[in-house]
Amino acid sequence: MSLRHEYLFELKEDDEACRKAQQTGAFYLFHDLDPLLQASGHRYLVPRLSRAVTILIRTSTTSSGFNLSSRGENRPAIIELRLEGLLGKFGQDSQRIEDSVLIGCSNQQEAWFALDLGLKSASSARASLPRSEMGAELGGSFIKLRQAVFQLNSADSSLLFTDYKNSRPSTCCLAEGSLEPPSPQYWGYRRLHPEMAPVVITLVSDGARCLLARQSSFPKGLYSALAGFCDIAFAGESVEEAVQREVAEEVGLEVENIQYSASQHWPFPNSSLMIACHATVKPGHTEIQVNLKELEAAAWFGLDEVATALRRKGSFAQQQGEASPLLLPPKLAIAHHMIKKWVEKQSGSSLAA
Ligand SMILES: NC(=O)c1ccc[n+]([C@@H]2O[C@H](COP(=O)([O-])OP(=O)(O)OC[C@H]3O[C@@H](n4cnc5c(N)ncnc54)[C@H](O)[C@@H]3O)[C@@H](O)[C@H]2O)c1
Ligand SMILES: [Mg+2]
Repeated sequence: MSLRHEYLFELKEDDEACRKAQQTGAFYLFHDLDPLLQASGHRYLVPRLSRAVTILIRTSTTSSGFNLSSRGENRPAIIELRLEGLLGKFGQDSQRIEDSVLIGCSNQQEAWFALDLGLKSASSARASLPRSEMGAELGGSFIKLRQAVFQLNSADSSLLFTDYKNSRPSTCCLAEGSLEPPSPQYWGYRRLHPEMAPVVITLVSDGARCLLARQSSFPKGLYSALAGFCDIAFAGESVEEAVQREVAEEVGLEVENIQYSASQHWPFPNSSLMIACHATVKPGHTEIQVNLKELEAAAWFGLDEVATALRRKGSFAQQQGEASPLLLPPKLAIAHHMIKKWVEKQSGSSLAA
C-alpha cells in the first residue's frame, strides 16, 4: 500500500487521527455546496485555508482584514487565510471546524477537509454564515462549480471533484439538533448510500477522423465526445450496450471495437462516474443523423484540425476570442484526454501534458 493510501486508511478508521490531522491539514470552503473561488485574470483559483498556521496566497484581489501586505494597485496582494480567525470574525468558535468533512489527502500526507459555512442548522453555534460577506473577507466568492468549471486549473479542480456534495451529512440530521455531530471521516467516507450514476463517454473514429458533438448549453465553439447515462433502471445495460445505444440515439451510427480507456468522477448534474471508451464505426457507415433533441450539432473532424485545437494555449475565454471555430474540453475533463489519446495514436507521437 502506498503511504498516501496507508494514511487515508488510518484517517478513515481512527477518529482521533482524523481530528489531529485537522491541525495541519488544508481546508476548502463551501457555502451551500458552492466552492470558494478567487478570480485571477481569466481563471479561478481555489484557495486553501489552514486551521491556525498561516498560508500565504497570492491574489489579484484585495481582502479586508486579512491583508498582510499590499504592494501597490497592480501588484498582487498577499492574503493570509486562517480559519480560526475568520470564524472568530463571524462569531463562531473553532468548534465549527468540527463540521469539516474529510475528502482526501496528498502524497505528502496532508489531509484535506471541506467545510460548508452555509449549512443550515437549528443550533445557533452552527448557523449559516453570510455568504457574500465571507467571500469578500476571503478575497473571493462562493460560485457554482458548473459556472466556473472551464476556468479552473486542472490541478485545482481535481480536489473539488471529490464529491463533497455527496459526502456531507444530511441537513435534517443536523437540524434535529439531537444527534451528536458525526466524526469527520464518517461524513466523508462512510456514507451508506452513495449515489453515483454511470455515464459512458465515447470517442467514435472512422479510422481517419473522430466524431465530436456539441449541446446548445456548451460554451460557444466547444465540441466534445458523445456522452450519455447508462440505462440501469430500465434496461440494466452493460457499458458496451450503453455505448452502442447512446451513439445510435445521438448520431444514428453503429459502432464496434469498443475499448475501455479510463474513468473519472464528474460532479454534474449530481455525481457521475464517467466511463470513457473508444469505438469505431462499421466500415462505410459514416453518415451522421444528428438527434436535435439531444445535440445542437455533430461532425467528423480530421486529425490536423483536432491536433491544432488541442495545442492551443490560453484560457477558455481567451480561446473563444480567437478565429478558429473548434474548441475542445479543458484538461480537467476526461473528454480532453480521450481526444488527446486519439490524436497521439493517429499521429504516432505523444503530445505534451
Ligand atoms: N467529463 C467530461 O469530459 C464530460 C464530457 C461530456 C459530458 N459529460 C457529462 O456527461 C453527462 C451525461 O451527458 P448527457 O447530458 O449528454 O447525457 P444523456 O445523453 O444521457 O442525456 C441527458 C438526459 O439523460 C436523462 N438521464 C438519465 N439518467 C439520468 C441521471 N441519472 N441523471 C440525470 N439525467 C439522467 C435525462 O433525461 C437527461 O435529460 C453530463 O452530466 C455531462 O456533464 C462529461
Ligand atoms: Mg448525451
